[in-house]
Amino acid sequence: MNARLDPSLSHIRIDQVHKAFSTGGRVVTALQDIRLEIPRGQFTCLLGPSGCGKSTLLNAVAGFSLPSSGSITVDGNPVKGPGPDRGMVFQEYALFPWMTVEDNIAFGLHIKGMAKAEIRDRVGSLLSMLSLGDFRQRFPKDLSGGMRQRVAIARVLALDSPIMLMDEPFGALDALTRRNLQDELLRIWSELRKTILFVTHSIEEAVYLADRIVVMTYRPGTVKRDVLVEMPRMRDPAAPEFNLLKRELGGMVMEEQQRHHSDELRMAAVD
Ligand SMILES: Nc1ncnc2c1ncn2[C@@H]1O[C@H](COP(=O)(O)OP(=O)(O)OP(=O)(O)O)[C@@H](O)[C@H]1O
Repeated sequence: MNARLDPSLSHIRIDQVHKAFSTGGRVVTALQDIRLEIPRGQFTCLLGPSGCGKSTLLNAVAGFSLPSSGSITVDGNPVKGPGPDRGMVFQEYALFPWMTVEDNIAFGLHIKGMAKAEIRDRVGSLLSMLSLGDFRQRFPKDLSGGMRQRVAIARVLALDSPIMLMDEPFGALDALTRRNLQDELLRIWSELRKTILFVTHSIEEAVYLADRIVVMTYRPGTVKRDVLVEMPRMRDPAAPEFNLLKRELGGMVMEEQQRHHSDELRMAAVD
C-alpha cells in the first residue's frame, strides 16, 4: 500500500528536509529527512498527532519558514519565500474583519492590479461557486465559522494558485458543517484540479478526502507511512474498506500519540 510515484511528474518536491528549532536552550528537531514527490493535482493529507511537524512542513512549502537544510521546489523552482503559486488556508480564517465578504475575496486581486471588471467577474463566480451570493455584503463577524471558512477558501481560489496549502481548515467546525465543506472542497478540487496539501489530526477526514495520506512520526517528524488511497469518491465512511483503512491508520497515529505522551511525562519529570 506504500505510495510509489514518478518523480518526473512531481509538482512539489521535498528533498531531505530538516528543520530544527532552538527554544530555551533546547533544540527540537521538528522535521528530519522528509522526502516527498507530490504530483500535480494530487490531494495529499499530512496526518499525525500534535507536535509531529505537520504545520512546520506546510509552512516550509508555503515559504513562511524555510528548512534548516534540504530543499523544496515547485515545478523545479526553489521555494525561497511565499509566492503566488501557493495559496494558504488557515484554521482561523484570517479574514479582514473590516471588509465585507466580497471585498475580502477581491483583496488579493486589487493588490495584483487586476482590472475592476475582471475582479467583479471573478468574485461573482467565486461567490456562486461557494454559495456565498446572499452574504456578499456581510462582514466576517456576522458569519458562522463554516461561512467564514468558505470566504477564506474563495479568497485563496481568487488568486488562482495551482497549489492550495490547508492547515486544519475545518478543525474548528462542527461535524455537519465540516462534512459539507469537505464535500465542497472535493467538488472544487475535481473541477479546478488544484494540488492540495492538507494538514489534519482527523483520520476520518484524511480517508474521506485524500488521494494519498502521509503519516508522520512524533519528534523528530519523519514520514512513518505513505499511503495511496484508491477508493472511489464520494467515499462512504460506513463502508468496510473505509473502516479498515481508518483502523490501520489509527494504529499508526496512536503509536505516535503515545510517544508524544511519554515525551510530555519525561519533560514534566525533568522540569
Ligand atoms: N517556532 C517554533 N519554535 C520552537 N519550536 C517550534 C516552533 N514551531 C514548532 N515547534 C516545535 O516543532 C514541533 C512540530 O510542531 P508543529 O506545529 O509543526 O506540529 P504539528 O504536527 O503541526 O502539531 P499541531 O497539530 O499541534 O499543530 C513541535 O514539537 C513544536 O513544539
